[in-house]
Amino acid sequence: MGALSWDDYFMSLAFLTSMRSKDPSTQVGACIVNDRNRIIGVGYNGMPSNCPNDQLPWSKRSVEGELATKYPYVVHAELNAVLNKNAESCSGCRIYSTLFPCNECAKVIIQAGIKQVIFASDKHSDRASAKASRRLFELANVELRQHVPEARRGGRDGTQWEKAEKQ
Ligand SMILES: O=c1[nH]c(=O)n([C@H]2C[C@H](O)[C@@H](COP(=O)(O)O)O2)cc1CO
Ligand SMILES: [Zn+2]
Repeated sequence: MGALSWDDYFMSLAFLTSMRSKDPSTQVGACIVNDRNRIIGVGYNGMPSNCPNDQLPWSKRSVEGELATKYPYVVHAELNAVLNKNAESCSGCRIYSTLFPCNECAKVIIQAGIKQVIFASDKHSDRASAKASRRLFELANVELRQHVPEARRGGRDGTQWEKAEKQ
C-alpha cells in the first residue's frame, strides 16, 4: 500500500478531530493547512470554552423553542479551527472540513484569507445557509472541492467517508 495522499491525510485528520465533538447528531471537524502542507489549526463543533457543557442543550428542536436547542450556542468547527490557529495568519491556506461550511463559517473563512475549501459531506445543501455560503465563496473566488477519497478510486478502505455521508 502506498503513502496516504495529502488530501486523504488532512481529511482523515478532520474526521479524527470531529470525534472530539459532543454533538450527538453531527460531529464536524476542520483542519487548516498552508501551502507547505503544514497544519495551522484544527477545530470541532463544541460549546464555548468555560461554559459548563451540561448547562447547554444538544437538541435539534424543542417545544420550548430555539433557545432550548444547540443552534444559538454551538461554536462551529471551522470557526474553532481559525480561532485556534497557531500561525500569524491563515492567508492563502486551505481548509478541510467534514461538512460543507455554513454561511457564518463562510464569512470567517473568507475574512481569514483562506482560498480553498475541501469538504466531505454536503448533507445540508438544501439549507439556506449552505446556499448563501456557496454564493459568498463564488463571489470571493474561494475554490470549493468535494473530497473524493483514494478508496473511491480503488484501493483503500474508506468507511469513515461512507459513514459521514450517511449521517
Ligand atoms: O459549517 C458547519 N460547521 C459546524 O460545525 N456545524 C455544526 C453545528 C452543529 O453542532 C452541527 C449541525 O447540526 P445538525 O446537523 O444536527 O443540524 O454541526 C454545522 C455547520 C453547517 O451546517
Ligand atoms: Zn458553520
